[in-house]
Amino acid sequence: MRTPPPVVAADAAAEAEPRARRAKLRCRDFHFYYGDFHALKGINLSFEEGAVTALIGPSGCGKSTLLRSFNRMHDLYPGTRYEGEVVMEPYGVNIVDRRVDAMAVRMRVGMVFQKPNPFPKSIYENVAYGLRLRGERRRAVLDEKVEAALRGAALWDEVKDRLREPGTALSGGQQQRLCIARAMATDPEVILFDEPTSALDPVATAKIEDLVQQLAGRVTVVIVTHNMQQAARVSQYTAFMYLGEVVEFGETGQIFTAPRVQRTQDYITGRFG
Ligand SMILES: Nc1ncnc2c1ncn2[C@@H]1O[C@H](COP(=O)(O)OP(=O)(O)OP(=O)(O)O)[C@@H](O)[C@H]1O
Repeated sequence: MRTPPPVVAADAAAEAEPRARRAKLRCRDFHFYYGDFHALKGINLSFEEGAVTALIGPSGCGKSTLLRSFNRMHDLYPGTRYEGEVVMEPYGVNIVDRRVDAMAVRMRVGMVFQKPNPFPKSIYENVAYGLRLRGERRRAVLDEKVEAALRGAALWDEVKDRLREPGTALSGGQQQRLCIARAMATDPEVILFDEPTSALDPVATAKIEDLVQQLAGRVTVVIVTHNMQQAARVSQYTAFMYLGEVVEFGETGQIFTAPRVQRTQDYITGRFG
């Protein structure tokens, strides 16, 4: 058990402990509906800034639905409805309020999908894409940012001499790292990973897991995974979901070694799922 923090004025606490836990996203009584289907039921959960949080749980429990709410992806499908709040700090803005521009949310919240999905463009243009969307035209700036993003995704050395080749010519693992570079090029504050390694072999998976860990501190990461070992390896916090609710949330070590709720215990020990 963590010792409770001393009672001090908020400013003094922030000064004394600059890396103190700060929430980047806070779900407050958050609900989501696909038409009449109530997929998320009163989620209350905070995601710590700069940390990696894993969402685990059996198929159909709502992990992807929650993740996709954070970049307003459901807006693209008719009949979907958000209720309650997902507040992004430090702005204090409820990003699931339809009056908030979804494109502005997506500029701050990047996403990497299960299957690598490079655009049918060159390696360079895949990474430059978001920068160009933002109106960046200066060649030197684009070159610099593309290189930095590819270096950050541990891909630069493998592609620096073939930047004009199509992104789709890369191996599956390289394509996924390209998608990470593309997501990171615009300096998002949050990055969402939806089962990013389920289509990859073990070597490519290890590289992606390394990258996810390296991103911690620079961005806030939320990762959906079916692989409990993966959640244990890469995340600091884990939320266990079941039937559209968060059953248990805590530090990853605690969730996997000393879960407080029987259903979490049953899931992580493989009794169902
Ligand atoms: N487009 C949709 N329309 C209607 N219901 C949907 C839609 N997408 C998902 N659902 C339902 O919402 C619930 C949550 O699905 P979701 O994909 O979020 O679960 P999940 O935990 O990510 O599952 P998995 O691990 O299999 O990806 C499920 O019951 C699913 O059938």
